[in-house]
Amino acid sequence: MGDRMKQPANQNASQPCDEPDIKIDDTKDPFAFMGNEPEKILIIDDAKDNRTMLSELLMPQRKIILAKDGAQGLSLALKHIPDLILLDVMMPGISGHQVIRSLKSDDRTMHIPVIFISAKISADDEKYGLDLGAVDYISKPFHPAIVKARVKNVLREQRNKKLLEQLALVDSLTEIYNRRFYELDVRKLWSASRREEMPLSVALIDIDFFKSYNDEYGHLSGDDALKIVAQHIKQQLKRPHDVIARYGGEEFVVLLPDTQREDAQRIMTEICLSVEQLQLAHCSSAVSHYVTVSIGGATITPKDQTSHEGFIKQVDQFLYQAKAQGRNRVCWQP
Ligand SMILES: Nc1nc2c(ncn2[C@@H]2O[C@H](COP(=O)(O)OP(=O)(O)OP(=O)(O)O)[C@@H](O)[C@H]2O)c(=O)[nH]1
Repeated sequence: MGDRMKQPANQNASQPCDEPDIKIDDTKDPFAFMGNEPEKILIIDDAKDNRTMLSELLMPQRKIILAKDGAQGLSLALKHIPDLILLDVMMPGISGHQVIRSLKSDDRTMHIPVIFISAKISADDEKYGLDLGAVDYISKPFHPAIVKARVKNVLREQRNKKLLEQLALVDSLTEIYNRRFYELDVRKLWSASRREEMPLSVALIDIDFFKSYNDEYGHLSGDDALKIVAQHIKQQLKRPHDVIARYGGEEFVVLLPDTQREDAQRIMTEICLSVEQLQLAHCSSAVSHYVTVSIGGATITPKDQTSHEGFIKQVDQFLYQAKAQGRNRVCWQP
């Protein structure tokens, strides 16, 4: 609270520093990271006419996948992980009821909403379908406008749900992933690296003398600096599975799966240099005229007896060393 109340440096003649030379580009869509892929709908129906009619009805701006029976439907559901499945009940071989049971018992497909489209239209049939986990039930012969409206409703709900899930994993200030995402991702990467016997490199990055930065330029300028540094580091990470997350206040964590020690150390050294080259004025830093970072890191190929919690503590010790040795540098596990 106290920090936030301070005047920006340029409004206080007694301050020795200039206004921080930071500009945030507010014209960019802050949630562009969420992507804008066309929605995918899987239609499982043994009647070709139904498949054709439904796909023509739902096609514009969506990706439609067609399956002519339950077995094909299940394999296409796994392959494409659609946003919605339209499912016929009475089909030769695997029935619609069996299909939905399989979908709901598999971790990879249980979240996909299913709408039954069926000629079995009694209240008992409908209740049974909904009890099996369907989100809606449309009777055949169907009315095109009703199908369109119900599909639209389910897709909207699905999109809102996804959006909320993603927002819960993103840090609102810096717009990179948050600590919660890190906790989930590191578990996954740790198991995958152990299984595949591949190296996992982890780095902790801390902004130097950030308390002085806040004191000098004000807390809001501090927020801007945090965002710029976070986004800058994110842009330096080139591979799709590399991740940066906000680990705590002015501290970030970087996960580099399948990355050897030498490569990780080189990447993080480049990042350290490039943050200083951003030339964000930091006149009260004892190591540079600009904002700098200290980085600690280590690489491991996890074994059964090691834990990611223990490993991150080691990484923290290398960050501590980087601070103790003068800041604005990388200390990597030898
Ligand atoms: N503006 C801003 N400041 C933050 C935020 N989160 C943490 N901080 C500040 O970051 C500062 C961290 O201070 P210290 O832990 O003393 O570290 P430091 O001043 O960077 O010193 P060294 O790490 O030793 O170089 C504190 O003053 C926090 O208030 C944030 O979201 N916004």
